[in-house]
Amino acid sequence: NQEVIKLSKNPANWPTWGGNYWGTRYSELDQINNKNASKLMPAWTFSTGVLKGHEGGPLFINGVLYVHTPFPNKVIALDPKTQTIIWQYVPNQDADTTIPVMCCDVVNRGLAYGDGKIIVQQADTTLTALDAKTGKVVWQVKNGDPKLGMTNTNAPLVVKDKVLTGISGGEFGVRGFIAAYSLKDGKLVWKKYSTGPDDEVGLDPNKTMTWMGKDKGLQPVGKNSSLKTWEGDQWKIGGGTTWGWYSYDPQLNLIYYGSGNPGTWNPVQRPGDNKWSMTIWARDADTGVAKWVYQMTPHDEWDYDGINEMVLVDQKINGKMRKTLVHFDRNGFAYTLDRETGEVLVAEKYDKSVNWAKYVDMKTGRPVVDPKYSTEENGEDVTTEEVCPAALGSKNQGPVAYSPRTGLFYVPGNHLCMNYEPFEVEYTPGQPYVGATVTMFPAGRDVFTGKKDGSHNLGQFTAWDAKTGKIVWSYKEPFSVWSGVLATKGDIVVHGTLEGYLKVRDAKTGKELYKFKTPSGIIGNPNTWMFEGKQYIGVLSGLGGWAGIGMAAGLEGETEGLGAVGAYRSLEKVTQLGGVLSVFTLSK
Ligand SMILES: O=C(O)c1cc(C(=O)O)c2c(n1)C(=O)C(=O)c1cc(C(=O)O)[nH]c1-2
Repeated sequence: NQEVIKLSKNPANWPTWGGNYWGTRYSELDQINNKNASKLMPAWTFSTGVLKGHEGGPLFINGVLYVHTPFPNKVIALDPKTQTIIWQYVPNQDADTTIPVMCCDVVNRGLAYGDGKIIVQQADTTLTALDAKTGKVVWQVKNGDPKLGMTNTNAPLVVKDKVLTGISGGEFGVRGFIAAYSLKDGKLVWKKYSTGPDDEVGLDPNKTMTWMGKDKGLQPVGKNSSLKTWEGDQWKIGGGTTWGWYSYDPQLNLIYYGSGNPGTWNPVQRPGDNKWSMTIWARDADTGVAKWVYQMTPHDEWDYDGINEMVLVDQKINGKMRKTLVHFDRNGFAYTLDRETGEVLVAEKYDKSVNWAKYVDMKTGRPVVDPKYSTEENGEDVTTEEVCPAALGSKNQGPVAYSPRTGLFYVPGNHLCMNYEPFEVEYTPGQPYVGATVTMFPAGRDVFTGKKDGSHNLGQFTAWDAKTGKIVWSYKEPFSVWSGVLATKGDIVVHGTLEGYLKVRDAKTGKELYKFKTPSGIIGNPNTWMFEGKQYIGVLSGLGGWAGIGMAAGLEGETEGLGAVGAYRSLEKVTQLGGVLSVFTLSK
């Protein structure tokens, strides 16, 4: 979309979840920098009036701030000068049919903008386009059916004349898809599934490529590449949902995103590779047909959804400039691919405590699973102990940032392991289709060596070199870093913590330069913008998401919240629920 490209060229704006189409979350603003960050202070705050997990971050477009909330998914346009409400949209959604089928709190990852419209993907699957000036509904379309376990939490993305959105419900046997709706009137333009027949998945058996390791290289996927990897009709309830982030390369005209876990978490029940769950996708933006696919975790046995963001940057690898895609997967491996072809260049652990796979075999392109941690091999009703990472991954939904000045990626990390017991589960439409009991606990291992070190931290904040696949530095955080990251030309990186701190660090060393405790835990993304000559950083606080589900949903039992309640119990001592936008700037 030409307007989005134009907006993102002016660093005063923050027009997409990632600040731009490439998902770098990097800003050219440098008024706030590593020399003066200690002089930051809160400029103003704004309560959204909603509790529960506040993910995503504010958009700033042509002098107006657009803020969203978790269910009921309010959208608020704010005047940054007066800090007053220009308009407010409050959807009318049925809580009774929607909330019970949301897996991980009632979060929403934010808004999209294009051609004078603000787009919000409501939890009940209604995709809504609002007039950015007035907040009036321009069009609405139903993207799914909560009675079948479908909901939405993702931020949409406007690409050319279309709005991209996905679907949640991997824990309810939902068959994942990505859909493109007309930005003008909401009409469905194309819809492509993660599993099933070639035409419905948008695969060209001869032209869609997949990387099969250095020996075979890139090969066409061939006929029925998904169907062949499922038993019978299981692909119909096969998961591979698409609740993460979408990026776009306007030159290649390709959109990139990942698909989630295969349905049920019990691997014994679904033999095969379960394609194309757990996959990185590159699709033509106009037709939806896949140019290439790469499955990171074939036949997932641990719930390592592959939906984390895809960051598109050009990097010199082995002396050659490449158009790369960098992805930090839940499974603990960071992948650097050629985004034009889908060739995997680097696949290394970004937390060495990861043990489910020994390494990714670059000869075959597949992970080498350690049988000790194979929940399939150990079987149903048997607990596989100390699998690392835990199901919520070495990193969850909070998107990384990339600074072209340091050449580093900044990774908000988790540092937990789990015990995992698969059990048989029957599919009933609209009912949980999980099939595993999980407990999670601190990894207690060093990120650089993977050796046990008696540590108790649940989080890490790590700088990563994606050219070589190496950790540059890493700081322990008491709790998982569930927020996104911002990097700027001022050589700072900014992230939130579950206790509620906004932290500003030096981009080169990671040293803390500033921190401020906001009213609630931060799982949102700090964004930045410029208004009347001043740079601001804004972040939503509001504890929730999977990590904060205990407090957000009032759960008590150790294994409740799919294992998160026990792991994060001590959050109760450091924060409470909330819903506040905090805006920071330099003091005079
Ligand atoms: O399979 C799915 O459809 C699905 C959806 C969601 C979601 O929509 O929030 C999450 C997950 N899975 C999931 O596995 C997960 O770890 C997770 C964390 C969060 C969060 O917002 O904190 N959502 C989700």
